Amino acid sequence: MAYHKVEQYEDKITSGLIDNYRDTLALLGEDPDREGLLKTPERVAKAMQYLTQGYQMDAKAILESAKFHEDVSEMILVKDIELYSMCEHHMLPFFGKAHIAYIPNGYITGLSKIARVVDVFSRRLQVQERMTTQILNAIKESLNPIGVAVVIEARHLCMMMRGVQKQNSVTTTSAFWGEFEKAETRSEFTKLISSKLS
Ligand SMILES: Nc1nc2c(ncn2[C@@H]2O[C@H](COP(=O)(O)OP(=O)(O)OP(=O)(O)O)[C@@H](O)[C@H]2O)c(=O)[nH]1
Ligand SMILES: [Zn+2]
Repeated sequence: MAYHKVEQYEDKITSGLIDNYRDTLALLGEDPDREGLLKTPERVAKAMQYLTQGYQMDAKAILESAKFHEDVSEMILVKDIELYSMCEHHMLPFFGKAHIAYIPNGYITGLSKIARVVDVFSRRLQVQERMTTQILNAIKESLNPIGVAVVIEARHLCMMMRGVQKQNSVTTTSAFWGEFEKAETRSEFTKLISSKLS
């Protein structure tokens, strides 16, 4: 019964989006009834719902779904996690990679869960700085580690295909907590994220 209700709700949202994108096409001077555009409002609605599905996801539940007791005291780093998000100012994509490390305090999580947390916060309308902090906080609160570090490097299409039109700028944001606030630990992390697999 509850499931049925959710389905109906989602359908209402999808059909609202479809109507909106049909209007958008017309306002942009297009003919929403020409053959190539007939299904476009539906495709865009579904794409936007996919790209913002992070609002319905729970980062802590994901991290805790594969939380294991383990006496590891060394840094665990998952780097080069690709991400695609959309800036909340222009709703244009920004994309790049995240590097995430933590030092456990009795508990580790599944490695894929770290990458999934990136999807939880990137599949929303975002600013890169907030996404960086949200990822850090989710790991901190779920695993109670000794330290967490998050670095994100991204290119913003709103700065490339419009506006200031800079094609090569990369924005780096970072958040460090606990042990990573110490220069020595932070520098080990920085060294590891710049090393390449041979
Ligand atoms: N801090 C931050 N700014 C962002 C991010 N994504 C986009 N922006 C910026 O958001 C700002 C919005 O500025 P406005 O002046 O209101 O918008 P605008 O007139 O379209 O600005 P221009 O892009 O400079 O043409 C721009 O400077 C964007 O570069 C992000 O993730 N973090
Ligand atoms: Zn933007």
